[in-house]
Amino acid sequence: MDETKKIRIVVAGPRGRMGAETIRMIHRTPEFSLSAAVDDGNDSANVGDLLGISGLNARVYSDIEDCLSAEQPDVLIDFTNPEAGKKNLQAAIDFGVRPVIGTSGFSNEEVADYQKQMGEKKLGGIIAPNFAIGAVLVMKFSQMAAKYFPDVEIIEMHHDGKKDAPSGTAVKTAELIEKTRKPKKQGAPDEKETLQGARGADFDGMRIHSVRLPGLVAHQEVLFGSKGELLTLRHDSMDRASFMTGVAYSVRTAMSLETLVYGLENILD
Ligand SMILES: NC(=O)c1ccc[n+]([C@@H]2O[C@H](COP(=O)([O-])OP(=O)(O)OC[C@H]3O[C@@H](n4cnc5c(N)ncnc54)[C@H](O)[C@@H]3O)[C@@H](O)[C@H]2O)c1
Ligand SMILES: O=C(O)C1=N[C@H](C(=O)O)CCC1
Repeated sequence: MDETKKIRIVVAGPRGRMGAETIRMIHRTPEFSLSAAVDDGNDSANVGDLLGISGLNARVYSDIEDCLSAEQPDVLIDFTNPEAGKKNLQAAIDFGVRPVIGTSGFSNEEVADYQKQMGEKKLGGIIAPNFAIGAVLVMKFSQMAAKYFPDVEIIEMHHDGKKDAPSGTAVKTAELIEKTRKPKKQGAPDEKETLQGARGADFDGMRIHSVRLPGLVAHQEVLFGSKGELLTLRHDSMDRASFMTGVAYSVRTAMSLETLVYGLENILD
């Protein structure tokens, strides 16, 4: 493909589980080109050498502003941590680069602030707590089910390297459920925890439980209980490849957006 027509992408967090998977996806996608990567070290290294990908030549920068000003990419993909992700997203806005953010841990207030800034600049981008299509469908089905089943508990299960809890996916699922569920404080009115945390986190009266275990990747169950019946919606990401369709779709879509979208469900047909 003509190099000048490719979408030029910078990836922040190249040595991480998601960053490395994303770079491999970019490398095998003809319409994408990796301009550079931003790491918290390894300045001036070659990304291909860092990840053991032969034929991949792109520079590593340790400073996001240096990177965006020198490379002027179309898109910044971020899979780092909340602190670095916020810094990188702000730099992308300042340099007019479309952000595609997978990093979890952004508050609704922060998202609203970025949406305001990007709306003013007519800059497109996406923040998605989960790029797996199946996970997004579980969120949408949960929103539908909550209209009829106001008693809900969410169990999210992730690998034990995950730093944030609850997961961004669980929070987004609860936010979507909140739109259709009649407000309700669940469980017995006089229930008591004899071990703190036993009932999980409280989100608008529904409970979120976080499991962290080696062997897991990313999994979520949404349980709806009613008289004599239980509805369970479950999604499993067994491999980080599960996120790549959504990441690639977000990159392509960001090119024609003029605002920041929060959640993949808002751009899926
Ligand atoms: N949206 C999704 O579908 C999705 C899927 C998986 C993970 N995530 C989220 O993505 C984030 C990363 O997950 P992971 O499993 O890849 O984590 P990870 O710990 O494997 O990788 C994070 C990487 O970021 C790097 N880093 C830290 N500070 C940096 C900085 N200032 N600049 C550049 N790089 C920096 C670290 O060195 C590390 O290599 C987490 O917030 C996670 O919740 C989202
Ligand atoms: O591995 C992680 O970390 C994941 N985090 C996302 C979240 O916080 O929802 C979802 C996918 C995997």
